[in-house]
Amino acid sequence: MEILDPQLQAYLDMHCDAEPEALRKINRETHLKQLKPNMLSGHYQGRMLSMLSKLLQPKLILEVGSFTGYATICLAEGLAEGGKVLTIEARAELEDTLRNNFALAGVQDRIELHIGDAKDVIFGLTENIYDLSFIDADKKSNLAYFELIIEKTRPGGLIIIDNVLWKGKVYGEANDADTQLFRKLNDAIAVNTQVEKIILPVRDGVLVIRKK
Ligand SMILES: C[S@@+](CC[C@H](N)C(=O)[O-])C[C@H]1O[C@@H](n2cnc3c(N)ncnc32)[C@H](O)[C@@H]1O
Repeated sequence: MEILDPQLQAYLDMHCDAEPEALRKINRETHLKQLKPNMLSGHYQGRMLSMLSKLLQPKLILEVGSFTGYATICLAEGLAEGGKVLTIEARAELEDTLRNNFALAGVQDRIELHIGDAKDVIFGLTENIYDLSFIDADKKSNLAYFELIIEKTRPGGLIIIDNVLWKGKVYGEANDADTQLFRKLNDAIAVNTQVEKIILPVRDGVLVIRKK
């Protein structure tokens, strides 16, 4: 999942803020109990999400793909007074874990969990002018999620999309279907004049998009 040299990553991990205690527990429990635990954002990417959220001080955050709530909690750290995170997860069996994890981090009152398919949920949301969104669910739908969400993002708001370097395959020789999808996404965003954009080589590649 990580494209950076492990020694560099270890150095970066040691020189950012420590992982908060509740997130450390969630990280460990996720690795003990869940299949594909590496789907969670983790320490370094989590601190980056927290930092971006704190810089923006959003009132309304949307997350597509909650998993065990790690990134949800990181994003909630930067919420403005009275703000909240709407997070969407397709797998109903994760609901108890998510609610327990939000309570463990003390953010349960600032998070609204929606269980269901993200596209259906997004269409049904009544509060829908987002300051910050994090797209991190079924990768084939990234462009569709971006197109849905950009319409509901305020000028100056951010959309962050995870895994866009796809283990480095997007700039290599690989030509499988998933790699092609990520190339199509990155190419479409690169020429989109509605937004400013930058890919950060954090973990598996994070695309930060700002609506003009
Ligand atoms: C990579 S994980 C999310 C990790 C989390 N954002 C974090 O950083 O800690 C992706 C999650 O998206 C969920 N998911 C996949 N397809 C979805 C869909 N169509 N609607 C909602 N959630 C979906 C998966 O069940 C999985 O839990």
